[in-house]
Amino acid sequence: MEDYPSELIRNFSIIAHIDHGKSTLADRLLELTGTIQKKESGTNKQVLDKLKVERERGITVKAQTASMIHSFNGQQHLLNLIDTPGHVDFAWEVARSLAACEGALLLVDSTQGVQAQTISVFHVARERGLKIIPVLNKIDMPASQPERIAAQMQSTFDINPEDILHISAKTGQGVESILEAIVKRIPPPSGHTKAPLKALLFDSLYDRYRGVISLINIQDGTLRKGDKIASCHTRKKYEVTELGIMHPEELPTTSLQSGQVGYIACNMKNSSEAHIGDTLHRVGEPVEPMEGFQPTKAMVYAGIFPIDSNDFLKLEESIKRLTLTDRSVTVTRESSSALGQGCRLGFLGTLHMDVFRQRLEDEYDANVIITAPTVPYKVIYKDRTVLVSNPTEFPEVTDSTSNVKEVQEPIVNASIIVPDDYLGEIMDLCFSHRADSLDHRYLDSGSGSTSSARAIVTCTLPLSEIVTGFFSELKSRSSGFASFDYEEGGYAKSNLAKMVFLLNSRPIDALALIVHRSAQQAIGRAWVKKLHSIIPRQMFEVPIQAAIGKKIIARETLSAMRADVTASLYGGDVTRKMKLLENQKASKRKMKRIGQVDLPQEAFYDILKSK
Ligand SMILES: Nc1nc2c(ncn2[C@@H]2O[C@H](COP(=O)(O)OP(=O)(O)OP(=O)(O)O)[C@@H](O)[C@H]2O)c(=O)[nH]1
Repeated sequence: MEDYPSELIRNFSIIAHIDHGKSTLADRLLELTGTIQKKESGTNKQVLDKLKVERERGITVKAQTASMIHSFNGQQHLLNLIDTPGHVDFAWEVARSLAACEGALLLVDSTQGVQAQTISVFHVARERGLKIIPVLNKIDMPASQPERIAAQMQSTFDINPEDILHISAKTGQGVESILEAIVKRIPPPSGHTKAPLKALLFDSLYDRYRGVISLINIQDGTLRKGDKIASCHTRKKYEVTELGIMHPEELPTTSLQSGQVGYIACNMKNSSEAHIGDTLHRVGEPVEPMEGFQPTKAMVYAGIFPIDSNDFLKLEESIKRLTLTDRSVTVTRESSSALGQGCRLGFLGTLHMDVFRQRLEDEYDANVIITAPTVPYKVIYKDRTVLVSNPTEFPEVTDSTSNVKEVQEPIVNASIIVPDDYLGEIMDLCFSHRADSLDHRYLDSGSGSTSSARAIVTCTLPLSEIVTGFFSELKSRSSGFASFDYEEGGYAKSNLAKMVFLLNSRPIDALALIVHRSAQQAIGRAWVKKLHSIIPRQMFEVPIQAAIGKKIIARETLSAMRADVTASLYGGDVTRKMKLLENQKASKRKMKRIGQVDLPQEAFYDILKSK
């Protein structure tokens, strides 16, 4: 790697709205530079998207990095692509990947134009002072409107249309020009090879055999195998046992030097030792640590329980193993009288939660029940403030004797980009989700008969309103044309209460919810109806109620039935009769008894799976 001084290195990222073609472009770049073999036609699987769930959903969850070698003007350049995920939940991963780059390709689908995330990633990149190369993709498609979208990029980002590259990541058309632009327009990293070692740890992976593998960007100095290094954050010391570049798989090298991006293995046993944003230095040569990163903040919490309570330890073990590769998930134990022993997990967002659940099911074959997601609420008492992320711990604020001063909920600043035709629908949707400071402006004026003008709607929304179903409602009410992005907007006072559901007058803890008082009737009624349709009938009449404090908000009654399992048998076959009774007894054991009501664990699964 000593052949590549800083002047010949370029570190860049591809930033784009979801589905605008980032992974496809990354594959083309790797092929063009000979880093990977061109794939036989027909295989659609992308090289950089490694997780199974990423392939199934076609999204990038975990950022991947690859180095490639490109010859330009007779000189070999080392181009380091730092891939970034493309979903709102993972904004933090985008920011941390960008910290290791000097430039970014801003990729925009020329059939769709600027979308909500195009704007947010653009701002992150600009704030970090990155050189931005604008690229219009999918120009092979008949619906492509490059001139119009170029004008949109000019008005939205102040980008000169002449600087925009026009490509098709699918056919490869124009992709060469990107390699040239990377070398010409993006500045090389500005480190010193001879200076004391200073490396930024920007990502980590977990390898079953070698332990933690850290992805680093060497800002200054040179790192070799066998070097003794230390973390500025933990002060722990390590010896580098292996290092190299991602090409795109790990390729060991003898050294890594300033400006380069690669991986190291250094007998870190536990992935919690690899702090993203940490600065590594040589033992005995301390350096000023680089500005760290925001630690991840869980914004959506849910309880996860095994369907069969005997599987708890297995489930916990699976969760632990998964969090080794995704440390943005927080885990604590929790127990519920209805669902038994489980774990309470904190996620960055709802997609993150879905991805985690799917990985758990795919990779660990776990059958799990997930409780309704909750956001972290602030409960302000006279003498202290408590963050509550589990509805069962939420105080009775309706009780006049309670010493709760106020309750606050997290809010987000949302932006939605939508064609003019759907503006009214989207405004309605926002209002029905308690939007505030609603405003809109136009991004462009449309192009006559073929397409309408596009507006950007901005507002604040309570986070709890967007964790369930908001995104799919947005998509269906705009026929898929609206795009959505948000950033944290702090906390605001809110009129909230805990809703509990009673079965035969006994509360079911796992179903407790925190609701806004304006929606309590509607939510209470809907849930009670749903419980009524799912809970199996019992030998006696069972009231199903929704309550806030002592007040019953909604009620349904489950009528009684007689479950005589032997009724269909006439006459004397005693063994058959005994067997049926035995079966009944055995299946009873798997039931949960709540207020004398028998509930199979599966019923909870049905209740909670569709919100
Ligand atoms: N016709 C055409 N299709 C393209 C082009 N580039 C990408 N696509 C298709 O667009 C879809 C999305 O592309 P991806 O590369 O998966 O998009 P992405 O931006 O990586 O998506 P995330 O990883 O989820 O952020 C895929 O079906 C691609 O085959 C292009 O230039 N032309």
